[in-house]
Amino acid sequence: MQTLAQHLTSQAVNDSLSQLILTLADTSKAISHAVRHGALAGVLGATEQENVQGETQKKLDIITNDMLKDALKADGTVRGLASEEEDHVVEVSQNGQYLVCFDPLDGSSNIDINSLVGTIFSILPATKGPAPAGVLTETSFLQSGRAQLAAGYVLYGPSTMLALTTGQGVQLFTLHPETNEFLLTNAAMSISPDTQEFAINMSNQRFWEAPMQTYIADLLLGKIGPREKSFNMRWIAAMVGDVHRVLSRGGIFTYPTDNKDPKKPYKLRLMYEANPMAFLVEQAGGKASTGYETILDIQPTHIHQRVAVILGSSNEVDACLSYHGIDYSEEPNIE
Ligand SMILES: O=P(O)(O)OC[C@H]1O[C@](O)(COP(=O)(O)O)[C@@H](O)[C@@H]1O
Ligand SMILES: [Mg+2]
Ligand SMILES: [Mg+2]
Repeated sequence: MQTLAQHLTSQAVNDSLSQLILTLADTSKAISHAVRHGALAGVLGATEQENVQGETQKKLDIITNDMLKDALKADGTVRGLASEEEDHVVEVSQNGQYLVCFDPLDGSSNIDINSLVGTIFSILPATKGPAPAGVLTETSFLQSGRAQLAAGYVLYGPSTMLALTTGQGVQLFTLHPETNEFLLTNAAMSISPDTQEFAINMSNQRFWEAPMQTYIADLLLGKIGPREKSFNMRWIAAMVGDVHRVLSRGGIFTYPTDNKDPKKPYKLRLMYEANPMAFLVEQAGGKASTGYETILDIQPTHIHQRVAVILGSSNEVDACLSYHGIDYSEEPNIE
């Protein structure tokens, strides 16, 4: 089986980008180790702190953020980083070629129940940002998802897995527990175009917009509804776990717009969650949209920007999108 390093060479990924990906992978091994020690290492539970988005930080949110930050600072290829757990972008090295955006620990609410969590990362070029050369500002990061050079996630589950794209399909690596080496276990992840499985937090149903209400209602009607087939539902409460399932066996995953808190109509973050996952999903033959716009085409306006997300099996995403853009304000014409 190919190691991650051998795989990057076989894909002719340039030396500096390979080095950065290997640094992220090595750090994720250390994170996997910390996560596995859980209560034994006293790393479970929350802190008294909130992040810039007003969310209480778990101890592991801070520990994993610091681990990634330290590793990226030592790497030498990184110009700057942006993290879900950092208020502002962090300047790293004047000579760095890359910007790294990451969610150090996705699925924080799963930590204390020993369920799936993961790390999500996105690598952008440092030179293409709209800011003047030599100046690193938040604006340098505001590039569309199409500019990503690589993206991936590491899932800390029964086994630790790395899903990676450098724009040449999606490859899956499994961390060998004895040799501590990521080995290629799926050379071409591919999302089936059709599915009978959906993932959504149903408890928010009353807060969704009309298109999502109608779409999900039709899925729930199963064989007797307009879709004429039964659907199964799954919700891991960690995007990284839900997207991994979609990449493994197809499905549709959505965290749609809702009006639960009118000041926060979207949950997932564009730069740390939606963009890297959309890159992986498109590279595996799937689709990723907000309902109205392709995620990778969004021009970001803010590093901590949030968006609605609908991604997965291409025909099912299309089916969901067909409910959008319809005027639901008029009563249906029942003959
Ligand atoms: O609490 P909910 O509504 O189930 O939301 C779960 C969603 O929130 C997230 O956990 C947000 O990510 P963080 O844990 O990194 O804040 C997603 O991974 C997941 O899809
Ligand atoms: Mg997250
Ligand atoms: Mg997180």
